[in-house]
Amino acid sequence: MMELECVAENRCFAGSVRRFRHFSNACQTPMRFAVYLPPQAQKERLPVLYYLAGLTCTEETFLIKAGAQRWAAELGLILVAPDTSPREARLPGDDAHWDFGMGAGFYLRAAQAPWQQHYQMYDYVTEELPALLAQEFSVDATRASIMGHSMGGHGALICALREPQRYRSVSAFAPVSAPGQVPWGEKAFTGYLGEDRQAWAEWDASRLVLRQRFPGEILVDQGLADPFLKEQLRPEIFSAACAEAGQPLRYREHAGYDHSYYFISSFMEEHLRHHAAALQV
Ligand SMILES: N[C@@H](CCC(=O)N[C@@H](CSC=O)C(=O)NCC(=O)O)C(=O)O
Repeated sequence: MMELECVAENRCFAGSVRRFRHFSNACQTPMRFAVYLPPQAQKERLPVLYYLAGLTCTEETFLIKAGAQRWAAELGLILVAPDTSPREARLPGDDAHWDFGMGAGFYLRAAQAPWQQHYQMYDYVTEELPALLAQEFSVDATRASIMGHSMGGHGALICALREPQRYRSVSAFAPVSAPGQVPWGEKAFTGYLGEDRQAWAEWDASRLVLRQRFPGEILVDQGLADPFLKEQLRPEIFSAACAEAGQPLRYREHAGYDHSYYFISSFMEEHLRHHAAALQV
């Protein structure tokens, strides 16, 4: 078995951004993730905030582009960003599409061949990575929250709705929150899960919330100049499902903002403060 290999380290706001490679038992291939350790991590165990990135991103995208480290250093939060799919174990056609396969793992448990061999991102993110962090870093494993963007917003919502006991809070930027009813999600779910749409409900935030609420307010920010808004994101479906379920949702729309990290970085401080309040830091 491969040890945790540090492949890069950069000082940042008096803490450090580190990138790691390790063998994943869940995905049965080496995986990568990035961590931001604020300066307080040298002295005490800190809560952890997971960030799940979107289509085409790597473990590095969030820490380069979102500007979260400044607030994490102030608030004493460890940030963790996993890669968006397996990459080293190659599967036929895995790089043929930017919205399916490599860089597009959709944070679920693939059930269809050949993807089920390695695309077990849900177990990787919710179980294997937290256990590894608790073992290797000064993490308070009892205090975790989760956030994400687009495909990663979908990931954050399904992790929190499926296993609310694992997370104190959840937030998303422009999430794919009704994947069973939009082209990105239909393509990914057909490929990873198969044609049976009943099985898709397990991985669709707009259907999960009707079965189990998250015990806290979900924060969602959406730019109104987002080119994916009407076809791929369709936040009105998730908002309606939350209303039907009685799920507290703080859904905010922002005129002029698009789908990019310029949008994400503009509201990152508010998301980190939302999580810090739940994590009591
Ligand atoms: N095909 C394009 C667009 C890919 C893109 O917009 N990816 C978003 C996430 S979309 C939903 O999950 C993203 O976060 N991109 C990274 C970035 O730095 O903006 C392409 O390949 O660029």
